[in-house]
Amino acid sequence: HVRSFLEWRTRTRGRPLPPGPRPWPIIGNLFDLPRFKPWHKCLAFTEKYGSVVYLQVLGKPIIIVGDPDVANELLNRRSANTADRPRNPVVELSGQEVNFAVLPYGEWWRRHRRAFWHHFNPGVISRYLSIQREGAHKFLASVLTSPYGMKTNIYFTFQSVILKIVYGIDVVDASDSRLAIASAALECISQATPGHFAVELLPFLRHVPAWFPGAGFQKELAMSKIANYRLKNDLFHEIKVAFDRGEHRPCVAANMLVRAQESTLSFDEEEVIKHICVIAVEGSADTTGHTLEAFCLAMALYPNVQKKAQAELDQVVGPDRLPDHTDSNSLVYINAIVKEALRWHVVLPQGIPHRTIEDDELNGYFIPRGTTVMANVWAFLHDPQAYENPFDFFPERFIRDGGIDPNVRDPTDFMFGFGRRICPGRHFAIPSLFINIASLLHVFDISLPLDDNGHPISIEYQESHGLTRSGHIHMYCYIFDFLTERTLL
Ligand code: HEM
Repeated sequence: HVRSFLEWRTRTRGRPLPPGPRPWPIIGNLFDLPRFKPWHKCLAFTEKYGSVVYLQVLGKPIIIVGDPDVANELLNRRSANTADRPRNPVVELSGQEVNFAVLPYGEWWRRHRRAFWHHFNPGVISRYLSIQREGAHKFLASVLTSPYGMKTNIYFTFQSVILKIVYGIDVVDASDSRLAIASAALECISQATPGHFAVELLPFLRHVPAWFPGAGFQKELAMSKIANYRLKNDLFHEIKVAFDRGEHRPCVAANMLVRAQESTLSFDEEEVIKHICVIAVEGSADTTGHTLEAFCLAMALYPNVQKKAQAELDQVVGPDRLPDHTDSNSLVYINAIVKEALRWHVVLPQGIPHRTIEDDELNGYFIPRGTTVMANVWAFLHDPQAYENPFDFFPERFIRDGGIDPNVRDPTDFMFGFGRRICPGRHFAIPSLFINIASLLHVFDISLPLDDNGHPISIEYQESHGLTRSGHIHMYCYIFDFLTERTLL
């Protein structure tokens, strides 16, 4: 004890830890962070203690960053020291090591990141725009034939587009077994999100057999492992067999195989290729899907926004064709809607946690190595100082003199994360949202559902219904019952 006290004194050099709620012995602040919408509680902590709040859970340090400038300093400028991820036994137990978003900072992560960036940097995204556009057209057709299955339509669209880009797979309809493989893995991600299992706090629980009372989580994690394994191997196997037959499907996996063949394909190289494909599927479908769901809800709640967007589409695109990515510069209001949808419903309200590598100092406070860093992105994007009436859906806030106003806080500067770990799929996500939003509004009206007497049923936006672990929307299907075909001019 004396030794660790002296070591601590040497490391801190008298600098205090940041302020925060008083911890309990042993468990620390375990019960200070609720499972349901923790970002609200984090905002309350920021208001009470300041822009950096310190907590510890079972001896593990955590800081909550409640100010965009501090997030910028710590997570962008000092990214070399904050690009690690917290360790978590659930990652291995649920087979999520296939997803490089959870890998620790280091050479293995860097190899994945480099390979991924090669296929998703802004210079190459134009290759995928025609697939995104075709996907949007199929989306419209699916909405027309089954407006009652809107949620299914949305996820079918995003998943089939990414499966085409990554594996060259043409998904014909929702019964395609390859789609089921991707969906199962995505479902498991939301079920097995780290942060909700007792085994994370009490690692010995991993040795308790699944049949033991209270150890049902073992089964849940094992199912996730199988789903991730199938996504990683089954879809890759299909493309690899085709590739070995000399059939070259233009897709990310085949391009990577061609590049790897210039040398011979080692086990590690094959693993990286498989993982890049997995993360593209896992990282893209739900994030963009949830944003599109939120957008649809906003259109039902804010009919004037919808009308204004449609007027812009009528003027720029006209009645004889569908919108294209090349219309983007002229569709300022649609671009503002994309930004507002991302801001209004923040898909990852606290991003993905980072972790510090070395001891550091921030605003005079000591930040120990191994500290988990969580930025309250939701609070940055609902700050009334930056956005008047932040809970309203109001795309006009981003527009000035007929263009996007550079002086308004841009949600995309925060909601894709920070520094070396910033979302490398962001250049793909924005055009994907743009084309689907513009196409849907050009062709359909979205309105509130009607009751049996034909009166609109009033619905309120609630950012989460307490049913998912990461704050996503999983409701609203019923509001989509009332998509109607739009009569173009
Ligand atoms: C609206 C859409 C999206 C949102 C809001 C989003 C958000 C995020 C966030 C917050 C992170 C964590 C960044 C950090 O640690 O600071 C992340 C990581 C990541 N995202 Fe996205 N993302 C979106 C779409 C996509 C798409 C379309 C792809 C793939 C095509 C993708 C691939 C990834 C990958 C590979 C990582 C891991 C990066 C790393 O750990 O190095 N994302 N995303």
